[in-house]
Formats: sequence, structure tokens, C-alpha cells
Amino acid sequence: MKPVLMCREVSVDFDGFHALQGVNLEVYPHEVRFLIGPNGAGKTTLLDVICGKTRACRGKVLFYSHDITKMPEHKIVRLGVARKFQSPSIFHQLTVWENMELALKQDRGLFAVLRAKLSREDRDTIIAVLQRIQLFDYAEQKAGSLSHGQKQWLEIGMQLIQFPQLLLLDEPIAGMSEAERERTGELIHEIARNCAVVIVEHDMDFVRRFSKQVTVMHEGKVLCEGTMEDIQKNEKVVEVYLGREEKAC
Ligand SMILES: Nc1ncnc2c1ncn2[C@@H]1O[C@H](COP(=O)(O)OP(=O)(O)OP(=O)(O)O)[C@@H](O)[C@H]1O
Repeated sequence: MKPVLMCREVSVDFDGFHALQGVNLEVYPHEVRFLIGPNGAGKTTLLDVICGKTRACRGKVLFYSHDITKMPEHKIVRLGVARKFQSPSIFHQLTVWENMELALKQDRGLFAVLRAKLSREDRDTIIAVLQRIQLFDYAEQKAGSLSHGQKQWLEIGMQLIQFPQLLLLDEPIAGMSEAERERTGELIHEIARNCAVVIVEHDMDFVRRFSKQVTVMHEGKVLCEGTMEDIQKNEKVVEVYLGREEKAC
């Protein structure tokens, strides 16, 4: 099987500070890959490089066979890489349905989108995604009235509507209730049926519960990879990250 994503020796410098130092990562179709590691390890920077927000100074990023290392962000999105940032960027004054319409027709302006009539196919697509993110019953509600977790799901839905092949999530469960976390974990695995997912996450209970493969980063490098069970036995991981997390709890 061909990897969806291949990062080869990716390095990023910020004014001489080596934020990423030769990172290698391969993610395969249907995979849910967790990225963990201490603050400042370079996890968010790696997501930024993959989606084109930050440029690598060395190395390559391949999405299937496309070299996306130097591609502008909007072209990477068009190829099928979606990124959800930490804080929701939805339109609070619009309904859930209208937010989805906008995400579907993102190349057009707000008023053009809201005035235009949707095709049957577009309506069916929005309905299917709303059902998947469990917001179909909220379609006519203003997005601002949703709970924090529902807003996060709406934003995930707004990414899914473009049928990405790779979804990048940065701490998606931050601030969620226990029930919302559980639902988000299930949702991520449902999404992975059609789309590989890379998630930066600090909540180790969540990672233990929903991960298969985990990549641990430290000081801009990949420290190790494996199941949570494997990496918990790695003394270096315990020393630089897991030990500290346990003490913080
Ligand atoms: N635009 C920038 N300019 C300068 N330094 C940056 C920039 N973005 C990130 N950094 C630095 O690069 C390092 C890696 O940051 P990054 O946000 O990728 O880490 P992280 O592993 O995601 O951390 P956290 O878990 O705290 O979010 C940090 O030391 C950070 O201060």
C-alpha cells in the first residue's frame, strides 16, 4: 500500500532555531496517527509544513506521489489535505447548514453562496456529513448557539465536505466534556474509513483509548513510533514526556 503522506528529512528553522530537524513520517490510508510529545517538540510545526502554512528549509513532503513541499496552501487543500486548527473558525451568526454551504463552495463569496440554489447532490452531501458529525438535528440553529464540542465537530464537518484524503487535527478534544471526547474519538475512527488522520494530542487517556500508532516527537525530531503500549515502555519517552505528564495529573 502506498503511503498517503511521506515526510522525508523535513527540517524547519525559525531565525536559526531548529524547530524540526530531519523528521521522517509515513502515514497510510485509513490510518489514525497520533503525534505526541512535550511542549515545543515541533508537532504543530510539522502539521504547518504538511498543509503549506510553514515552509521546510530542507526535506520533502509527499502527498501520494505529489511533491507538496513548496506548494501554496490553497493548492494543497485542493489536492485533498484538510487542516483543522485548535480554535473553531466558524461563522457564529450563520446556521449550521449555512456554514456547511460555505465550506462546500469555498471558492465563492458569502452572499453568492447563500443566494445560490444548491444542487440535489450538494444537499445530499451536506446531509450525509451533518449526520456523520451528529449535527443534522441542529442544521437550522445558529452555529454560535452550539456547545464547544459541537462547534469543533462542525468545523471537522466543514473539512470533510471537501472529501479530503488526509485530515490534520490539532488538539481536537481540548475543552470538551467527557461525552464529547468519547464521541470525537469514535468520529475520528469513522472518518478514517475514507481518509487518513494525523492528530496532535496531549490528553494521554484519549491517546491510550483511541490510538493504534503513535509518533513521539522531542526537540524537533521523531523520538520513537509504535503502539502506546510500546512507547510507554521506552525509557526516553518516559523521561522526556510521559513521566512529566503523569506527575502533572
Ligand atoms: N513562527 C515561529 N517563529 C519562531 N519560533 C516558532 C514559530 N512557531 C513555532 N516556533 C517554535 O518552534 C518550536 C516548536 O513549536 P511547536 O508549536 O511546533 O511545538 P508543539 O510540539 O506543537 O508544542 P505544543 O505542544 O506546546 O503546542 C517551539 O519552540 C516554538 O516556540
